[in-house]
Amino acid sequence: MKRTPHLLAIQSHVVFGHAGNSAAVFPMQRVGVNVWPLNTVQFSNHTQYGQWAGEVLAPQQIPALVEGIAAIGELGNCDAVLSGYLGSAAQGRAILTGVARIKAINPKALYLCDPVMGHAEKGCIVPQEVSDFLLEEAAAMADFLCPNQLELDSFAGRKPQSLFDCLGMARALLARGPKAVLVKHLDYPGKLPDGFEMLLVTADGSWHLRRPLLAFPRQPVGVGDLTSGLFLARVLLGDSLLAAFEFTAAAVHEVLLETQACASYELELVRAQDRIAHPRVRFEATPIGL
Ligand SMILES: Nc1ncnc2c1ncn2[C@@H]1O[C@H](COP(=O)(O)OP(=O)(O)O)[C@@H](O)[C@H]1O
Ligand SMILES: Cc1ncc(COP(=O)(O)O)c(C=O)c1O
Ligand SMILES: [Mg+2]
Repeated sequence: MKRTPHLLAIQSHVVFGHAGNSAAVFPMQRVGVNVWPLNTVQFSNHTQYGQWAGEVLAPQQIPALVEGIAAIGELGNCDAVLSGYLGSAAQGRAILTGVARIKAINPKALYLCDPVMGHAEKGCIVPQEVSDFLLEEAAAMADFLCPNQLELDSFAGRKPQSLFDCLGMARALLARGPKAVLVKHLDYPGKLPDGFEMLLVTADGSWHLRRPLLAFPRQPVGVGDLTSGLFLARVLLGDSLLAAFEFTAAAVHEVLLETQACASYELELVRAQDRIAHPRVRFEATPIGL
């Protein structure tokens, strides 16, 4: 019997609704991965509501919890680490310590870093020290890096002029260490207005994918976290990077279709669970070169 992969997911938790682990854990479980959620914050709700209650986890708790798992002899079963929103650079460094600890026991373990920097227009911006940490320290240790366009711009220090420019910017990130860069959301001059586009860049090739852009009165939150989580889950389940990319696009689109049909602001993950596991839509990524 094939072993079920185990994944340590270090990101935020919201009590109500879906962002961070609250957007990614259930879908990753639903596709067949054992998830170990380590919540960097516990907030009542995501920050786009403009108000929330809750607390940030003390950075020293991250290595302490990882050591707790080591102490019961289970850390070597960890096949991958996913990190998302960071409250501080100290929290980020604590995650890297945990990743190093896991890789020392299981050298095959993978690390996916979602370099969450927020959106100025969404009112969510991370401190400069977190951006610097993501670029200078986390990127070097990550096997997979999943920026959106704003995060890619921040890494490159400029905005792109074309799709090929985005490709070049993502390729430049590969040189910092990751095996693959998944750009979860492209935006560049000349992009068709009715599409939502993503890019996968690996040492073996690069692929571009377009899916329909759906209309929402308020943009749902947690889509990026869902995207990174499903991509890593499918890689752990044995998909090629390209197959995991295409699956992720389809499953996320299914969630958005269900969310739109319900006129819901929060992602309809429970209602969409069968569509996540078995997407009915399929999007084919096309190779793209410089
Ligand atoms: N097919 C789609 N149609 C409309 N909006 C989408 C679609 N896919 C993603 N979005 C929205 O686009 C925005 C950008 O997503 P992205 O940059 O990938 O992640 P993040 O959720 O980290 O902001 C999000 O607000 C998301 O809700
Ligand atoms: C607590 C929390 N975690 C994570 C996120 C990131 O969500 P997204 O995937 O939309 O970037 C947000 C966005 O507001 C948030 O409030
Ligand atoms: Mg995001």
